[in-house]
Amino acid sequence: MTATQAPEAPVETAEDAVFSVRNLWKVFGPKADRIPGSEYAALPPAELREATGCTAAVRDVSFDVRKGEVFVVMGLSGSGKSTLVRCLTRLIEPTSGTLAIDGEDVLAMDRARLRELRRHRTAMVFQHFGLLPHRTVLDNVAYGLEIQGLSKAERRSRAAELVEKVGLAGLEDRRPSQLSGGQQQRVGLARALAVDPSVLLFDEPFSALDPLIRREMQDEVVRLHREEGRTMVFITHDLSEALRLGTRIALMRDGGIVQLGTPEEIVGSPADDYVTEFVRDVPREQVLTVATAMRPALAGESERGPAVRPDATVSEAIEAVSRSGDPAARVMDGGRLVGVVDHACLLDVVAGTSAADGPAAPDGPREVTV
Ligand SMILES: Nc1ncnc2c1ncn2[C@@H]1O[C@H](COP(=O)(O)OP(=O)(O)OP(=O)(O)O)[C@@H](O)[C@H]1O
Repeated sequence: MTATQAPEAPVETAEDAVFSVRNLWKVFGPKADRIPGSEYAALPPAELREATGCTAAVRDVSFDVRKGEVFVVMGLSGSGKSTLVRCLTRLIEPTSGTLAIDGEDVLAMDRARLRELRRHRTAMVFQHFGLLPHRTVLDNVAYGLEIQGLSKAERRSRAAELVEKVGLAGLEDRRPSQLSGGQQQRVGLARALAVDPSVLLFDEPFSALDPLIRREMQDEVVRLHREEGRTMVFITHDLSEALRLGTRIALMRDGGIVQLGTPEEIVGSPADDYVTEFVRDVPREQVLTVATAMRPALAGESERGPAVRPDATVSEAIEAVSRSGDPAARVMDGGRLVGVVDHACLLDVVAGTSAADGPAAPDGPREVTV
């Protein structure tokens, strides 16, 4: 992603893309629109500010959010996460670039169409839940449906289903002040689901919750995603949250995306020193799969050892090998032997000496197809 890409490059929407973003910039400051494509575009943040008084919060970013994935936007404070996600529904107006939802040009939308985009096609879950204090749990959830013009009976029955779905059955008549932080966040989640959006947008929703509740809410998101396959864009500055939730992770730094890949690609093949440093303390065996760690089976190895799936983590394979007492586990894909992981393969991952450790291959990140 360099500053030399043409800002007006056409959007080629991948077949399964919900959002399609190309060469997107958001520059804050005087005469912001002169920055993209100019000699200033490649300056580091401090120099850009010095020379022009501007901040490039989002810097020439291109990606697709694919249907059904949890697309995590991760980075340290100030890296541009919130600005990027707010640009998706034009809560912040991008400076340049192209942006489409389901193939429709978002930048060409008029006010009515934008309202429709924000109310019906997307829903946002924030850290501060923004619940209506005088309404009950049920009415807070039904509120989104009121805007949609459903009848009262329909609203209440749909809201009751959603309250149950997020684990709040029995608390329908409470007011927000009578709920814990985690419960309030569940109401926020139910309210967002009520409008049945094509994409759920989460802006650091769980960062104010204590670690146990936070974990519970992450499980909730994983469960909802598994059950409904809903497309989600999830902002976090927390690496372990990103690794737990993300189908793919976009790692941001100074407004740009330094790496976009699956958790396994980011941890196993960091794109540069910055990413390497970022993922240094991650327990690799909990992220890397046996498909990455395995070697071809030798004669006689097809008969012995516990069977693991290619998408099992190395940690799971270590447990299987250790329990069975065999020297290796067989990696089985639908009844077919596709490889073997022995002690050396497994230890290499833990020690960080495996082939998966090298930088990303020049032809792009490794796709782990199983
Ligand atoms: N309205 C604004 N005017 C000027 N600069 C802004 C504005 N909003 C954001 N910025 C700057 O843009 C950069 C990216 O900010 P942004 O809030 O998107 O980062 P973030 O990664 O979401 O940070 P955090 O995790 O702290 O919320 C920062 O340098 C910030 O100071």
